[in-house]
Amino acid sequence: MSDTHSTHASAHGGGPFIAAIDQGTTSSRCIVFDKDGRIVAVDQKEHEQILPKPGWVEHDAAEIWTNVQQVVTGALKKAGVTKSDVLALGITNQRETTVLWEKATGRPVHNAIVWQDTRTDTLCKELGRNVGQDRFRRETGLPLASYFAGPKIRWLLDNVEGLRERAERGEILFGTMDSWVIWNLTGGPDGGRHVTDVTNASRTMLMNLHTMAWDEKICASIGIPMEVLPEIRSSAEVYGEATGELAGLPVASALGDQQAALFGQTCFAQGEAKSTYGTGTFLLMNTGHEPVNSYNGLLTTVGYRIGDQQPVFALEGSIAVTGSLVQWMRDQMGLINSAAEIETLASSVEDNGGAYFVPAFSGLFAPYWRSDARGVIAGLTRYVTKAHLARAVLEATAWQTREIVDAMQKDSGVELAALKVDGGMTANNLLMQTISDVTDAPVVRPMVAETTCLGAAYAAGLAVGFWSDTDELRANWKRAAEWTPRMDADTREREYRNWLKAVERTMGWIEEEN
Ligand SMILES: Nc1ncnc2c1ncn2[C@@H]1O[C@H](COP(=O)(O)OP(=O)(O)O)[C@@H](O)[C@H]1O
Ligand SMILES: O=P(O)(O)OC[C@H](O)CO
Repeated sequence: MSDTHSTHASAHGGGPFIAAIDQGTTSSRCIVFDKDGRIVAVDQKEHEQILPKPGWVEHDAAEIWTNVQQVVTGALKKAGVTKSDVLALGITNQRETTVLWEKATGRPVHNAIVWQDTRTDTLCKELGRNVGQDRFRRETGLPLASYFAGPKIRWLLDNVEGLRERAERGEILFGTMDSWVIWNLTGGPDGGRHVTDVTNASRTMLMNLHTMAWDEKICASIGIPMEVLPEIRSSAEVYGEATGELAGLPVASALGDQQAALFGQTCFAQGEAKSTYGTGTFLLMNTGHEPVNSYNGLLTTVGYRIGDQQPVFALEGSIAVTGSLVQWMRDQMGLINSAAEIETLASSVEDNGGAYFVPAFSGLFAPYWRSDARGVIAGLTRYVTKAHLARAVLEATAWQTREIVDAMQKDSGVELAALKVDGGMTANNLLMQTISDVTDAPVVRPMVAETTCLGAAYAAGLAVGFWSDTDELRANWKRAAEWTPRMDADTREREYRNWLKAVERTMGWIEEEN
């Protein structure tokens, strides 16, 4: 457990407070915020990553629920407050990760299938052949890929004995982690609310972006009985009251973690964008009240919806591997001892020595969506040292960002004025400078780097009237650091061409199974 951010509530002039749960890929955390959006206390707990086969990633949803309860209790304790000092609880979560459970007992019927899991690749190819790629993109805003929840539900229904029949009888519930946590918080088998929010629903491949409702035809073509689906609600409203130790506390927001970061970064105006640099990287741009189609490999997704206001849409560029490449250099290669050391190593040389590293470890996400790609280090000569490779690792994140920014500008027609950043990798100054150099845009980091939890807290606070409107939230955003472009245009474009050549070499490595 980490308590590095823990400070006592009295330092913040007393309550009331808003608490937010971030149920993430590697850990669950709870943060208590004050009215200025400052952190009062944090509690966090990791859960097991279950890796049954290459490409498969699972979580134990029961373990996650236990951890969520512990971190909420832990954060309140560290803040020195009781539930009556907290006005509302917000939820944000790793998206797409899929769990099915028994309505009567609350027992998951299988481990949750995580967003990174590629087991539905073949199923997605089949759906592409039978139903057509375009139909899914047109109705749901998403390309057919193993990343999304719908095909994961289908896999579970096909592979857990008797499950489809039970699901059709209405005995089984589906949820992404927001639904799972809200259902359990609000009573579980004793009247728990089976709901999700529009942002999470927009990652299932089952919600029609134009109606904001489950799409019957799409559900039928993927083979999902609609009985399992939760009710789709807005991102900021009271879904119900918590029970048990937190009895009476309003559960008042849900947003997928990347949408929550967009909200926490106060990207409320059309054209504002943020990029979150964690295990993977997710760049989202607010595109206003109409969904914008992508012709350049981005996702069209829901940004947020506050109560009964009009929804706000976003374009998203998702990159599967960024911080996890740094972890790989540390854990699998042993070339560094800590994630932070990559900056020292990379700074010991002036450039990449001619090496380019494309980390297509689980295929390539945006803008390519190629599950047949695998990782490549190109341009190797005897001259290349581990320091050059460290540089190539950081540049990989920067070039992948550039590809997304280019696609974003083409799709939205908006020139990026600045990129607001957050996430663990933003501690790396060399990386932040390189991102500014290769995108030719200013990169800015706010004082509160925990924008994901902050976004969920903001949405919950709006729902219960703790904050009055988004203008009030905007005033809380304070710049902590800024990087401006220093690279000359010729170098930038030459290096970009080399990167694109390296990307080409990753494609088609895996031959289609079956
Ligand atoms: N100084 C650093 N330089 C580069 N990468 C870093 C640095 N510090 C942390 N990271 C990477 O950032 C990731 C953790 O960021 P975080 O935002 O906590 O991720 P997540 O929320 O996805 O778990 C890890 O993958 C780690 O390798
Ligand atoms: O939990 P994170 O921060 O790795 O985020 C995962 C994303 O929501 C996947 O779409």
